[in-house]
Amino acid sequence: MNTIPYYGPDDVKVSLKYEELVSALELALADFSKGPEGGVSQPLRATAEVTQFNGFLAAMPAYVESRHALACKLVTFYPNNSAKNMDTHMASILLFDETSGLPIAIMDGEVITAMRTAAVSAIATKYLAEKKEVLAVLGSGVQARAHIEAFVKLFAIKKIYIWNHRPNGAEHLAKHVSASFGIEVQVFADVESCVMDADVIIAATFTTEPILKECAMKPAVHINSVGAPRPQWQELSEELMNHSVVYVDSVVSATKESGDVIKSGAEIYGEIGQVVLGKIKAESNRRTVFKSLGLALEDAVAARLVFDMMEQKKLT
Ligand SMILES: NC(=O)c1ccc[n+]([C@@H]2O[C@H](COP(=O)([O-])OP(=O)(O)OC[C@H]3O[C@@H](n4cnc5c(N)ncnc54)[C@H](O)[C@@H]3O)[C@@H](O)[C@H]2O)c1
Ligand SMILES: O=C(O)[C@@H]1CCCCN1
Repeated sequence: MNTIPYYGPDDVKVSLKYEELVSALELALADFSKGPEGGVSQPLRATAEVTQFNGFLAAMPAYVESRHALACKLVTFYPNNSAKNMDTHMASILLFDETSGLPIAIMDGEVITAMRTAAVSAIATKYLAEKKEVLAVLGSGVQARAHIEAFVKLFAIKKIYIWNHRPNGAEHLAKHVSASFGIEVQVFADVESCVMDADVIIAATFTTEPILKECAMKPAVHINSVGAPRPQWQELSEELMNHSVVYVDSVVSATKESGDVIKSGAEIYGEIGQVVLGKIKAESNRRTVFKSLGLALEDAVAARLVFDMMEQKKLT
């Protein structure tokens, strides 16, 4: 039997650059939103519930023809792990050769999950946010950190405001941001004060009840909500959802998996890929929400980028 290479988190980190990831994902999301002629095959993820331990295992296969990316991510999601000081998401990705189905690499999926989710929020923000100078971040975990890193790299962010349900998490992230980027950072004790002056809001928490509700916000604020990936969970209030223009990564995923969409009954204006294609308008002068569930195609594209970069390295 042939052995296949394993690429760990450090290999992924050195291989992926946000600029390249954003360009590749933007095109892949557009392909996805073209429908069958876009060359993307992606079933809804299948999940095995582990009710006893409040966790689940999801299988996320996808094929993206334009990127020659055929892969399957296996990801576990155990919110209780945070109390044990363990990661709450753990993931591996198996990449295949599209012509024969031969497995060609196995790699860490945690860094890819963090970076591709932040990159997709950045794509939504690029199109849907009127201004991108003041960033409010709700949450201080893996996604919150990845989003700050991506947004600082990709946009001219001037101020970052952070709220977390455990204040020490917010303080810790603020110290990291200020030491790494030298940007003005402020920690807030309540969500309302944190978001009041923001141009862009990131909600990236494990909450099951709405944490961001109708309150004083800039009229054209853009909100990226990446949490609440279950049909019963909510991160945004029903009122907020119903009074915003709602974009999603996938209409199929959002209507099956997102409590924010299902419970509010809010109308979905369209997919971010349709915005990229110019098929629907980017309502950047109104309050917009990008509801992200996370798509297998994003993992496949990122895994292929890592593989190509590692192959290139072997030759130099
Ligand atoms: N859309 C996507 O593509 C995508 C991808 C990965 C993760 N996610 C989701 O994003 C969310 C954050 O993931 P992560 O990897 O950063 O997790 P994490 O465990 O690293 O961080 C979770 C954060 O949520 C906070 N939190 C926990 N319970 C809370 C509560 N009851 N109210 C408010 N905040 C609470 C924690 O303090 C922490 O800041 C999760 O819901 C996860 O499933 C989405
Ligand atoms: O897209 C993802 O990888 C994650 C898996 C866990 C639930 C939220 N979305």
